[in-house]
Amino acid sequence: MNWIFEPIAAPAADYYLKAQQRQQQLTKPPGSLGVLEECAARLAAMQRRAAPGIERIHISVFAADHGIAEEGVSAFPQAVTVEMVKNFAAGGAAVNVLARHIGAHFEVVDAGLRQPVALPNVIADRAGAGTANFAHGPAMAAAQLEFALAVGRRAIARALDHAAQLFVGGEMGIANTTSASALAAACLQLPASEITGAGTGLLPEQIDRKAAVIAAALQSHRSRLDTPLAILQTLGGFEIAALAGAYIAAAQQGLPVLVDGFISSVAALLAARINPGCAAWFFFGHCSAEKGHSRVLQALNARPLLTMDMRLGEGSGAALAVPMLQMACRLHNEMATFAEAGVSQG
Ligand SMILES: O=C(O)c1ccc[n+]([C@@H]2O[C@H](COP(=O)([O-])O)[C@@H](O)[C@H]2O)c1
Ligand SMILES: Cc1cc2nc[nH]c2cc1C
Repeated sequence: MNWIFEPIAAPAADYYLKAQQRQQQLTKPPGSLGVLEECAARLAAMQRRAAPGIERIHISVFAADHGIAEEGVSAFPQAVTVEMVKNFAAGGAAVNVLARHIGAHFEVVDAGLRQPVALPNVIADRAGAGTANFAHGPAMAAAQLEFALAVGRRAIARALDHAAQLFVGGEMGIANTTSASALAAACLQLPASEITGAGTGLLPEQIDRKAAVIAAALQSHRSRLDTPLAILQTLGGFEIAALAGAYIAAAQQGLPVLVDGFISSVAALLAARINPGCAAWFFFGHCSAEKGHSRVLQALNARPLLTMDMRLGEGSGAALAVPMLQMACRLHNEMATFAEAGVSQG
């Protein structure tokens, strides 16, 4: 478990400054490329390159089952988690289409489904057979949390084997917005009702019930929720812990991360609470329509690249934002300077 606390180097400040200086020289009013300028400068600092670029992208979707699904907190049956894993393996899910479009390497990881999926292209790296129902007790044992964090670390090792320059994590798990909402409420010390949303599509009165389930669990576990790891063990999911482990391991290896939606951002929040240096390596792809996402982004001081009213998960919102980062790099690298183009400066 000690690896999780190992220090994280900051992106290179000298490359960041150099990149900012170049942005001032490009043929545009200073600052006129907005957030794209910051993205290019941050990537230059992360890659230690004057000319940053993202050609190789690795997408890992972590799937797991949730005991809390028993409480009737999702609009969909729990069987959908396994069914969607088969769909990911067959290439038919939204994230598969986006992965193909951006030319990403895609993998799906069984991080703890109730029943293993015996398909050759599903990576079995199972922390357990689904979490326990956290309405009645802790979601996982300490050893399961440790394993699930390492699932993410192993995904980063595979990404680096493929010489990836960007890591995109995704998740699939029916009822995982209940887990993520409970985690966010515990981390941010907010009432469950301020974070809890529709997930896959609950009606308003069903959302109230979901928030009540979370509020009762937060109350019953309150003495346990004193560290980020204890919060993750008590209320988390195996795919959420795998994402948190992946984000920390990526930052430790100097691999930039593009975070997806609500559940992924809660994993990023936990990662940042466990090992704060990792946050400097995060980009945020989009602001999900899920109610709690903007609060979580705010807590992370994060500015998401896109707002598309998506609420799918799977890494889809992050995959959609990859071309924004790529275009930020190309603008930075390929635009003419005022001197080169003979354009007068203001
Ligand atoms: O990423 C998001 O912002 C997001 C928001 C709502 C739902 N989801 C996806 O929907 C599933 C969880 O929804 P639920 O209602 O079963 O808790 C899970 O598989 C997530 O990938 C994802
Ligand atoms: C069909 C379906 C696809 C998903 N992808 C991520 N979460 C999901 C939830 C459902 C229900």
